[in-house]
Amino acid sequence: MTVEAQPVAELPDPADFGLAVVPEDELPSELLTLVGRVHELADAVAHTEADPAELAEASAAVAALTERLGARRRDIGAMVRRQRPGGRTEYGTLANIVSGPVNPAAPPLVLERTDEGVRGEVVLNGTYQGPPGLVHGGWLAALLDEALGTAAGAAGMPGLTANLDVDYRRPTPLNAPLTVAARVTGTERRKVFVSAEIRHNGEVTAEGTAIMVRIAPIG
Ligand SMILES: CCCCC/C=C\C/C=C\C/C=C\C/C=C\CCCC(=O)SCCNC(=O)CCNC(=O)[C@H](O)C(C)(C)COP(=O)(O)OP(=O)(O)OC[C@H]1O[C@@H](n2cnc3c(N)ncnc32)[C@H](O)[C@@H]1OP(=O)(O)O
Repeated sequence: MTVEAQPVAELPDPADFGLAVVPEDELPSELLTLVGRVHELADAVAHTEADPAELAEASAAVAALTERLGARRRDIGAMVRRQRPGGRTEYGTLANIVSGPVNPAAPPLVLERTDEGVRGEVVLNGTYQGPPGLVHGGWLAALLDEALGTAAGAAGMPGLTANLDVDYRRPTPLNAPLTVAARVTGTERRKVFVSAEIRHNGEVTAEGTAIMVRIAPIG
């Protein structure tokens, strides 16, 4: 296996993969506010003890909004382009379930580059529950997968997860700050080896490794 220092590389342009690209600063602030409110709505719905009449009223209001907003839909697969300090450009999937800024189901996890790889902080509300009061293990795997993929992408080697191994070390609490960090540990042909962990109060609650397989632009 070739182990390289974190390569400093420009990201490939998603347009070369045939994907639509939306500049982050062109996302209406009203959309981002709505996304946050719907995120909170899901948690409120998941835990409400409102009476049936109130629930029926809320249900009708939500159905009307769904019809209204669904009338003009963006194509699936759009990417968001972010300009970072120092002139660096980064891309992410706009409606990514873990980190997409317009996906109300996303926590969202915001990952920043570090000297080592990528790192982010996140709080998972009650909608991410698995065992009582704890984060669902599948969601921990999703957080790790996202960080692992982003670390490979940030190193200029975006790809798809071919293999993901997760170890759950301690229960991960809901509604508590978690840190997620990932880095590239090696490369071999198209394979990018990555490792990541989730911490609460400095203690690792889940960790994982993955093999990302680099993908080639179209044409
Ligand atoms: C998509 C990016 C678009 C471009 C955008 C540009 C910039 C964006 C920048 C950043 C983006 C950043 C972040 C993205 C963040 C998170 C993403 C989350 C990750 C996911 O959520 S992703 C969804 C789940 N994921 C899949 O949906 C994959 C389904 N799958 C396949 O699509 C194929 O399976 C594929 C492509 C993986 C390989 O297929 P293939 O035909 O291209 O290549 P092949 O089979 O020849 O394998 C080549 C070498 O990998 C080894 N290998 C293969 N499979 C292995 C396994 N399971 N275990 C161990 N090694 C394995 C072989 O042994 C060989 O190794 P060797 O070189 O030693 O022979």
